[in-house]
Amino acid sequence: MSPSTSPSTTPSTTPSTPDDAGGTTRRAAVSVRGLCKAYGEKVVVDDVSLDIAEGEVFGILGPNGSGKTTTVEMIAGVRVGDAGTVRVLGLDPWTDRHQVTKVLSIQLQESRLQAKITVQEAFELFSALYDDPLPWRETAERLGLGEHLARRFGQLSGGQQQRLSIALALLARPRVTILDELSTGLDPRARRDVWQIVRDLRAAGVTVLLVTHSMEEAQELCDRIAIIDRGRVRALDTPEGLIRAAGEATVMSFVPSAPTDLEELRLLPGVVSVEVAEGQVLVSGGEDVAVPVLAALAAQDVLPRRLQVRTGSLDTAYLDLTAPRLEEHA
Ligand SMILES: Nc1ncnc2c1ncn2[C@@H]1O[C@H](COP(=O)(O)OP(=O)(O)OP(=O)(O)O)[C@@H](O)[C@H]1O
Repeated sequence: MSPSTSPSTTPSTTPSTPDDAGGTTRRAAVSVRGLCKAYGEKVVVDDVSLDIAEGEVFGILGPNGSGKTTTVEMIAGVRVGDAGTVRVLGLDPWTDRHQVTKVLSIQLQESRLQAKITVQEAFELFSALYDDPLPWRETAERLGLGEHLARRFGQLSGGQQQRLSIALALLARPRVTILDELSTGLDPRARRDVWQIVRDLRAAGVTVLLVTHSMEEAQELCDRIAIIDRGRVRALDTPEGLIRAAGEATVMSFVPSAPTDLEELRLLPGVVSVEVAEGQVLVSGGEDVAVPVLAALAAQDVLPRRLQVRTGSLDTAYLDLTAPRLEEHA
């Protein structure tokens, strides 16, 4: 496929991705096929394929050194792969780097700004690079940097440096943005603020590729998540799909007010297991398990005291998928 000459023209061969609503499909903003990268003998990205839909917030999760940053740097064209193809809105970032920078921005894990540059100078410098940048003062205020304009980059706290690098990535009004460890080093309020920025980007139709170590962040923000381990995609699904696949959707616990027919609970639709521990009944099952269990208890005239219902989290799915594999060590 020859690269398009304009960022707004996307070849008709651009792959599409399933739409959540089913039926129709959404065009892929980012399409990766068979991507590979090795440093010397060490393969760090190993046959990665992904399609990210326009307007999607797509998460990449994985342990340290699993190849996440290398993958997104190849998507941005900062690095060239050894094999495979990448298309960003139909453009090839390895050969069309200039056109790609007009539609894609990347906030890298480590900022590449010089320590002596002031915040205002950084905003002015980056604004001058783009044809139609966002008004930088507004962006600075929004990211809580308005009062630090005269400070040098090297004097900012880690969280402030992080916010500056996010702000600079957004100045270009990108259609696709890559945020690498978005909230690392941010305090809880600043983290909420940058999460809101991601939601605003999604609402504005921007495609967001989010590299993160935070399960909470991934679960909160992402439409779909790829879990990468040792350079390979181990799972790719919605957060709910990953949790379901890990078999831990919902756990109910309660202390029954009277003897309970546990066998009846075990036979209810969606119930996977019923256990008793220290006077507490633990029922695990699918995400809709709570309603039939409560109805059955009511029919047995049993009150579920100290009732707690926990929905499953991504942690289990992540740990299952990235656990050390004995056969690989062998
Ligand atoms: N320029 C380089 N030269 C040699 N090895 C490299 C280079 N860049 C990265 N690596 C190695 O490639 C592997 C993958 O690195 P990468 O930064 O992509 O991982 P990551 O999943 O983003 O990790 P983290 O979560 O720690 O940021 C690591 O083992 C890293 O040491």
